[in-house]
Amino acid sequence: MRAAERATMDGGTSEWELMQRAGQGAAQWVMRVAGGRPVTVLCGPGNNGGDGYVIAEVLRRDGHEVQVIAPIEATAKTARIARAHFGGEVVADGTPRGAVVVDCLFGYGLTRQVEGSFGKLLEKLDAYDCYKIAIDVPSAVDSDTGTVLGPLPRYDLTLALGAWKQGHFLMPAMASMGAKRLVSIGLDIRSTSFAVSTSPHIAPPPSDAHKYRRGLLAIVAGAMPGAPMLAVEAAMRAGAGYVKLLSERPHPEAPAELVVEQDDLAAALSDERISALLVGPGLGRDDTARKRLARVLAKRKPTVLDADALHLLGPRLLDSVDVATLCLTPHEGELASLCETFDIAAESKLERARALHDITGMTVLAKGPDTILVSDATTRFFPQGSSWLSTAGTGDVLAGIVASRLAVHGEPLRACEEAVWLHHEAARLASPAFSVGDLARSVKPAMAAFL
Ligand SMILES: NC(=O)C1=CN([C@@H]2O[C@H](COP(=O)(O)OP(=O)(O)OC[C@H]3O[C@@H](n4cnc5c(N)ncnc54)[C@H](O)[C@@H]3O)[C@@H](O)[C@H]2O)[C@@H](O)CC1
Ligand SMILES: Nc1ncnc2c1ncn2[C@@H]1O[C@H](COP(=O)(O)OP(=O)(O)O)[C@@H](O)[C@H]1O
Ligand SMILES: [K+]
Repeated sequence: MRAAERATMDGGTSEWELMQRAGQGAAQWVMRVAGGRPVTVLCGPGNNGGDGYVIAEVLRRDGHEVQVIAPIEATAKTARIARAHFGGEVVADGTPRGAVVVDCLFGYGLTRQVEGSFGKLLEKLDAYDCYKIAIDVPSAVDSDTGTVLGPLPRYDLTLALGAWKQGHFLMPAMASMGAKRLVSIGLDIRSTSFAVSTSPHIAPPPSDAHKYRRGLLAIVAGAMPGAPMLAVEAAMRAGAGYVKLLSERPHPEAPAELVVEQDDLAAALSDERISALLVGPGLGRDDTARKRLARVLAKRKPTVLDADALHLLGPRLLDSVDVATLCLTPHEGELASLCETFDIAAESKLERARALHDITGMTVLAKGPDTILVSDATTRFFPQGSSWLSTAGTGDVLAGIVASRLAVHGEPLRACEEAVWLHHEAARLASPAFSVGDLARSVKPAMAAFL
């Protein structure tokens, strides 16, 4: 964002021009929400406050009743211009009274804990029953990390200015933002190394497809039968032409359409038609499990590593492996354990996921309410999924979907991205209060949304 702003200003557009575009764009949203009701705008000393004065002036000229509260005067140069253009009254110490309150205290310039008069104002806002709009980011949020640095009201709407910031997609900040919308201010933001994932297009099988050409996925089972079976149920509905369970014991609970191969693993893996593998759900963590994992990695096929496989993985196991074909799907606990294994000191989820990718070369899909996907090409963030996903086994379903997509086309980044969207859509279709079995079955109707 900062680089894009600088480039735009170097190209001859002034900061004041950008601020007017931002303020006017945001004011359109505020007016629609307010529908003629009174509005309070909270203005800080920097350019986020400057946006607030522009918004307030647009509203005032449109005949709205506007109250501006600014604990201290504008100090940033462009914010002072905006302040001078505002024709209404500004009070330093007020209580919000509008039906809509617009928070422009701080944006991406927040550098420390919000305290004193600013902190008190945010506490008042938190306690006040009104429609709350955050401009750019909620004011007590670090826009790079999503860390909370002060009183954090729950907003109904957050209007990102010019470009998304990382904090829009990171917990805990993201949970406070309500609906998120982007206000365009004419910046060229195409060349950034991170992007918000957009809904994928999934191609149906080509007319000359057959089951192997569509992709043969082998799911390697271990000590516990339940988890791989959930992955199977999801994988069978996510595109692969053939799903096999490689197990060393019978599975009477398996659905009729599933092929269970009970040969020893080396023999089962010798099938050259296998196009992708999934290992980890229900694998166990003992010596036998480690040997099974090593055999899978020795295949050098596109592979999803989840659950127990993430605890067994270590630098030695990766020695003669083509890491570019591997996807890891850790939740926060598994990510922490991987960081210990690979000696990564980073603290935040984003830094950990990036470091894990940088050190190992594998594609990392760090799950959770704020899912982050890191690969060579890019870091991707996702719109928030249903909180009903917080139930046991949903990770196995996700792993099954990633693996199924990987069996279809063999591209780790694309498989992970498609899988997150399918998982979220399946949860939406199954909501609320679904069981994990419902979720796996909903993968089938979810596919329809992306064809
Ligand atoms: N630069 C540009 O081209 C544009 C910037 N825009 C706006 O400008 C914002 C960034 O503006 P700034 O960089 O001026 O920064 P902010 O307005 O976010 O805040 C920085 C100001 O707040 C003070 N401050 C920081 N943390 C504080 C704390 N905890 N307690 C008290 N004071 C604190 C700083 O000393 C500084 O005066 C964006 O978020 C966006 O809203 C938009 O107008 C679009 C164009
Ligand atoms: N609060 C939440 N909001 C959105 N998605 C969530 C939430 N909690 C969990 N999820 C998703 O649910 C899945 C949980 O996976 P995981 O933790 O591996 O569970 P399990 O090991 O029981 O299968 C992940 O895809 C994660 O992104
Ligand atoms: K703000």
